[in-house]
Amino acid sequence: MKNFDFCTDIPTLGEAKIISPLKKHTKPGEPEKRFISDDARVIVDVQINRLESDLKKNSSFDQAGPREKIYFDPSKLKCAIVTCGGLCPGLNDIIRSIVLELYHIYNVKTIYGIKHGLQGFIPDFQHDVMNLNPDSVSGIQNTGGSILGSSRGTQDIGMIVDCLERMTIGILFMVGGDGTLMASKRIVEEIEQRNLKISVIGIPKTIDNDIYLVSRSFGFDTAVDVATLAIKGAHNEAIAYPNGIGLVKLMGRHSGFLAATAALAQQDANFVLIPEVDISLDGKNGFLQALENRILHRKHAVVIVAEGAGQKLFDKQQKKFDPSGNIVLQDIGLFLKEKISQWFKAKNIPISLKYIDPSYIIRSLPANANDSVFCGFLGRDAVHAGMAGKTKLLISFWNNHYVHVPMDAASGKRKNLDPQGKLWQSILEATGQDTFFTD
Ligand SMILES: Nc1ncnc2c1ncn2[C@@H]1O[C@H](COP(=O)(O)OP(=O)(O)O)[C@@H](O)[C@H]1O
Ligand SMILES: O=P(O)(O)OC[C@H]1O[C@](O)(COP(=O)(O)O)[C@@H](O)[C@@H]1O
Ligand SMILES: [Mg+2]
Repeated sequence: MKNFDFCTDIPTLGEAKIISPLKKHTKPGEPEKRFISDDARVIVDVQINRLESDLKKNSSFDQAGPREKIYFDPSKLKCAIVTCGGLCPGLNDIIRSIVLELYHIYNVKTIYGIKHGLQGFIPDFQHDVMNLNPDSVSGIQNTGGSILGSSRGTQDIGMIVDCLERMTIGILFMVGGDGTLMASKRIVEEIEQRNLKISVIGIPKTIDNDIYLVSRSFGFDTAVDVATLAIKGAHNEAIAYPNGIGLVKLMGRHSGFLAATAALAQQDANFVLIPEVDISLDGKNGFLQALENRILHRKHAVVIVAEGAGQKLFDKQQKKFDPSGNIVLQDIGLFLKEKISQWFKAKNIPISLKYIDPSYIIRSLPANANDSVFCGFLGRDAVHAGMAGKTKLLISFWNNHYVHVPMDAASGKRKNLDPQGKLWQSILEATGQDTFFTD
């Protein structure tokens, strides 16, 4: 059993003394089932063995949801929302659900939208602030992207907190991925240093689904849905031509969750290449030989490659980083396209290779129905946590429950696909591909 070794306690800004406005939804005399007690916990690891020593190591998260007493006075509270990093289906659903919950349920009428990620806090960029209310978020769930825009690039943390102070913000909702989480943690630390009463609530966003202690991030389900269309197209192209090969590149900088899940959703793939499993191209046990065998045997093949796969295949070069500090990857899709063409040319085997890269289409579309529902839960629970005066936390879906994950526990780590786990083993069974393409 895995030993999750971290503190699951959530800091609070102070004692919650104000009766929640949600109270009016409960009939007098009826039990207060609506509210979540601070004692309600969700066990981190549900897989236990009989050893008592292991049981003792189990930790638990705060259950998310409305508290009977809240910390902030709604009539005086100002909130801000910011979306950072790569686009992801569902960003607008999250914004809308936070705004509607604050406005209608908690009666918070001052909600600002910070434009273009962290840049929006920095005066030099001169991005206007948006006033968010039910009118300005009406219908936004039907469009992709983020109405607030986004950006990459580190900004001065002191200047961000200066801006929060100037705007007298009480709760800041930060929607973003691993990078945003690092930034939020540093913002909270600066807030603590200055002894301010500002809550920072993170909502994990990424189509890569690789945030630590988050079972599923919003947008992932939609990304899998859309990726299946690309795989279907690749398969149709492959079977239409003699020795047809459909090669699909999917996003996934460090984790192959999208590539692997999409391959299982649309079972046309014969090879799935992910960052977590090394590949070798040449030699009798290499990927190219396996692909040749498949073509000779079945006359068509579909290959899915995650963008972070096979990075060791490239000549060592000076590492490059994007403005946020993320490593800029070599293009494995185009590289494979070239290598496959060269291999079959050298063998004098004619092929028809079609390369499909749907990356930016996938992440910029609106959320599907399932993700929209999910975003609604995440947004509402983010508001409940902030209103209760909790801070330095992420709203996460874990063991089928919505929970508060401390930023300290989740930041700086990443969730990876386990090559020994069920997902990857299912890929091996569904595709029949070898575990490792090594000599
Ligand atoms: N260690 C860090 N300290 C401060 N800001 C950071 C840090 N890491 C990332 N950021 C900032 O957080 C924002 C989002 O990060 P990024 O990696 O682009 O996207 P994501 O949050 O989706 O991973 C960017 O503006 C980035 O510069
Ligand atoms: O937006 P860019 O700079 O092209 O970066 C692409 C990367 O962004 C993502 O779409 C999302 O990454 P983040 O969630 O960390 O922002 C990755 O899948 C992909 O590797
Ligand atoms: Mg990231």
